[in-house]
Amino acid sequence: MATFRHICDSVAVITLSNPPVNALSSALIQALQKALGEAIRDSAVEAIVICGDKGKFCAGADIREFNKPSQKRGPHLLLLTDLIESNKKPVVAAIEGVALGGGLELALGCHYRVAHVQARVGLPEVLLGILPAASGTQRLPRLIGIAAALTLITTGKYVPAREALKLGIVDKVVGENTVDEAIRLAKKVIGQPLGSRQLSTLPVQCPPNVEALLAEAMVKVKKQFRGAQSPQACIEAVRAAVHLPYTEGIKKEQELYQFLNATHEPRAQQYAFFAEREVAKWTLPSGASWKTVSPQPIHTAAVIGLGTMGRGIVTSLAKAKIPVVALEQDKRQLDIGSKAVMSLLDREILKMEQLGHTEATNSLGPVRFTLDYDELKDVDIVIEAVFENMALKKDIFRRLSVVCKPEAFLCTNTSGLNIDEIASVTNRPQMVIGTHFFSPAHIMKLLEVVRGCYTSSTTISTAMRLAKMLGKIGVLVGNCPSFVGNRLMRLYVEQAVFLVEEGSKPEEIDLALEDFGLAMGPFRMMDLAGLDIGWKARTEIGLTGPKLPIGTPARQRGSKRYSPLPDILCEQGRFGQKSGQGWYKYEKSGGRNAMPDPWLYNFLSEYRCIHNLKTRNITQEEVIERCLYILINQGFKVLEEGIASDPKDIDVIYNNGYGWPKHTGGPMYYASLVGLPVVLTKLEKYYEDNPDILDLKPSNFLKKLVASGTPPLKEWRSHLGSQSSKL
Ligand SMILES: CC/C=C\C=C\CC(=O)SCCNC(=O)CCNC(=O)[C@H](O)C(C)(C)COP(=O)(O)OP(=O)(O)OC[C@H]1O[C@@H](n2cnc3c(N)ncnc32)[C@H](O)[C@@H]1OP(=O)(O)O
Repeated sequence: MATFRHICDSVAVITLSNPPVNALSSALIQALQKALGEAIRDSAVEAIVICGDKGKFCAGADIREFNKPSQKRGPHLLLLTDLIESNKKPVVAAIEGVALGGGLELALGCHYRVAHVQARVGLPEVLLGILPAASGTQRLPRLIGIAAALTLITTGKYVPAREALKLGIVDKVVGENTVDEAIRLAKKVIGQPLGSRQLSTLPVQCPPNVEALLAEAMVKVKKQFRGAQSPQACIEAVRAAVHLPYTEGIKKEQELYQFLNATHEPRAQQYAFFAEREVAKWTLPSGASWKTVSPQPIHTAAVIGLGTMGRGIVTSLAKAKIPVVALEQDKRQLDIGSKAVMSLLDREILKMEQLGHTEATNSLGPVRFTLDYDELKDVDIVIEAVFENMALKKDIFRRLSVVCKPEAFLCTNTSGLNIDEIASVTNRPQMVIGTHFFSPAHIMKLLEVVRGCYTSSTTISTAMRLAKMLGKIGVLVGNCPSFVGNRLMRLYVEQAVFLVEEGSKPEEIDLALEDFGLAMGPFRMMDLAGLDIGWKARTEIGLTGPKLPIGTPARQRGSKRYSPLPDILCEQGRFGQKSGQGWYKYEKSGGRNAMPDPWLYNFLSEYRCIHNLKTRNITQEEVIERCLYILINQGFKVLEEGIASDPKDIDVIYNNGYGWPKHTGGPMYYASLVGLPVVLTKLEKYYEDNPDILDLKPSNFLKKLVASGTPPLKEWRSHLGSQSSKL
């Protein structure tokens, strides 16, 4: 666990060992305490080096132990950091891989820190709904100042070694032999005074405007992490470092930690953390799984279409060092697309250089631009990313069947088209799979991997592996219109529009949902994405426009309520940000500043008059419940139909693709927090009030769970019974 061995010249090396990331389990902390005690007592030892086994210093507390009663967690790391710091023998941390959370706090207790150039350090506790409670909020500001400490602690950002050196977090960065260098340093400083290296004894260097700095940070986190308490608690803890002596600051740190721990946030965030890792462990009803099916190697790739999505996908592949052939249909599109890709790649190089990479240009895979399909003949995988038109996609896949080598996998980047229909035109339907990227594709972490009825398990395994290679979270889902993410999103957005018909203003709805924590309310989101996209899709399927049968009631399609509001806005040329007006008005076409539009108020009054709609006061509570519960209800339907195999999958999709606040765990976790009986009762009520909104009708699976006594979320899956899984 934590082994201690003598090295020549009286330096003891203590190695943390708890695979895979040397997390500080209670057993490891106990072993570390024992090893430290031995080294301190041993008169032959004059200095100590702490390092991590297998090239990883320490990823912090063992998150799996967070739910254990605290008395079983063993001696607190905080005491150990004090023990190390007050020790007369110098202690050096040799940081390889990562020093995160408690791992960095341990290193801050040491007198010196040597880091490998590829190491990263950080205090990501805020992302787990807690704060660094083993003195991190008190020692780090003393080491690097208030401003830098606030940024690190409130964002949870991982800092690469060179940046850590500039900030003063580490004393030295080395290209190799980190432990040897730490030993050298330890020997050198034997006998030297350690006062200035004991961070807890140092004063906090405060700029004169420190209160303004703290206030500014508070405004920022309240906006960025709406509804979350841990970022605010982090700032309060740093404020304590400013105003209180170290020991008092520590008391405040503990108090705030206890406060956070009593909220639901840590459990929700930790659930989200593990869910992101669990989704990689896919299993099919056939028994094939991530463990049993090997992916095929991907050495080269091609992307078809260099629109916004295609450019992001090419950049993403290049960042993963996969050589890419990028194909467009004509010279003009190729020129525009290739310039845009080159500029994205330049930005990536700049970012890497700013992080201290000396050979940033060489760390991207090469990109070749072409008009010639023949250049695709040797690639291992093709990702088609043209616009959402089934006929066009089928044409391309027919062509790929002929051109590509038989072993090549064929992916379609679609946000909802039928994968089976596309696969059926190819000579290898078993090697066709949906890869739904999110925009911007080189930044967004989520990849919905859509399995069609023909898709083989090797194709799934390869696509999931590709997600990992791209640094993305791949979530395997079944094939149905709009898959999981957009299927749920459509109902949420539709509900928001119905609420506007009933009397809400777009900005009121946006505010309610943004206060809940969503990154962007539905109307701002529609304006950003472009209202014309949905309009075009609805026109194509005859929900509006010339294909709509004459005599169709304006606000009804079949037996369902329909709102023509977004269609009318588009007919008026209001497409959102791109046209300078949509649900909001903007300073100019392409402007980003959403301002409430008096024109819209007049228009809505007339609209309500024409359609005989009585307006009423709608509470924030109703906005949140109707918009979110209809989405959650659809989540239960998706589970019932076997389109997603586990509530975790839906939560990961929403947390990483749709700006859902992670501190609530995701929509399905949130439903479990609210309580399924509450969600069910509310849905029943709203459905009774709005019988023409059929999707408010509670799903059978939700009813079944409530009837079975509301089991915890991790057991929902076992209540699905003989679902006809699409996975
Ligand atoms: C003891 C009390 C005293 C002090 C308390 C301090 C508070 C904390 O320290 S909170 C923890 C802070 N640390 C983190 O948040 C780190 C989280 N981990 C990561 O960011 C990454 O996992 C990584 C360390 C950078 C490694 O990334 P990668 O190489 O991409 O691998 P992963 O798939 O993410 O992880 C591999 C494997 O390790 C498990 N794991 C990672 N970190 C922890 C952890 N801190 N505790 C327990 N387990 C951890 C992760 O779940 C994966 O497990 P699998 O079973 O293989 O899925």
